[in-house]
Amino acid sequence: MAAESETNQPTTEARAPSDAGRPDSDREVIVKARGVTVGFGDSLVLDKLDLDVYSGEILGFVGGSGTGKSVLMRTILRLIPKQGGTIEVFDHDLDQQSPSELSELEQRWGVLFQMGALFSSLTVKQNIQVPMREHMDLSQRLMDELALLKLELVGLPRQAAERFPSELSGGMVKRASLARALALDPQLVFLDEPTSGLDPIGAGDFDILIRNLRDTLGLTVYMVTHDLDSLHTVCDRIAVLAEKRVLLTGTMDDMLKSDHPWVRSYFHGVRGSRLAS
Ligand SMILES: Nc1ncnc2c1ncn2[C@@H]1O[C@H](COP(=O)(O)OP(=O)(O)OP(=O)(O)O)[C@@H](O)[C@H]1O
Repeated sequence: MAAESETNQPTTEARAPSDAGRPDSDREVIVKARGVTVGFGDSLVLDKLDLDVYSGEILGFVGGSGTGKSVLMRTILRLIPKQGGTIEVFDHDLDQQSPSELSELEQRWGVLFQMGALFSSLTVKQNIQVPMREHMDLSQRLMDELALLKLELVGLPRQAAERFPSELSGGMVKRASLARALALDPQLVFLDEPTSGLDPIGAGDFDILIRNLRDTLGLTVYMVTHDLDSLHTVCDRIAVLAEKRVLLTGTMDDMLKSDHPWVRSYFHGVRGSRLAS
């Protein structure tokens, strides 16, 4: 396995999105879920869930294990059917789009799945080029140049381009997956537990990378995470999934003030206690 230190990402100070201080009602909503209901067989996982994701923010999505965080993300991505409700992305109701309109919308978002989900038989460069081949008609030379640009963006060296996923460290796999998620210059990225499996230094570096990309590219980031450090250092807002819906949204301060038992035990538990101090 290669070492995480093979990455070469720059670091900058956090910068809040330009409209972070504005009242929520004035902010541009990029993802709008209303009354979303999803279940499997007889059991409902999400019941009339509402959620807004604002332009330019990093939203951290938390909840107990098995509460439906991944199910919601997959439902927004149309990988799981819903039984009720509406989901609008970029002001478009996803249920009302033709296949070609959906394809156009899909090009405006990128996804980093929990385990990276790179194709093991393809090199990193070829993995990054998968969405380009699917949605664009570019010469191989241009795709090669673009792939190297994406690698640079996520702090991977050029040599990583020709490697297979099995030849990368865990942190490099995450970065390569992020490079693929950024292949089509999306405005919105979905990250499913991006720092899981990374050591604290690698996780901290990845958090900084996400924040830098948001700042430089103006991305909107929807991040499912269990990582309290990520929530504390990079997320502008946190949404808590409990009781089959979004129970609470707000800043870390709002979380620390909440009286809800799960929120209290999560943010004031042994791991969270230092956040409150
Ligand atoms: N395709 C599926 N078929 C049946 N049940 C499913 C399916 N996908 C998810 N579930 C169930 O939905 C519930 C929520 O799962 P989900 O993976 O969204 O949880 P999560 O909040 O992301 O958990 P974790 O934090 O552990 O990753 C679980 O009970 C899971 O077993």
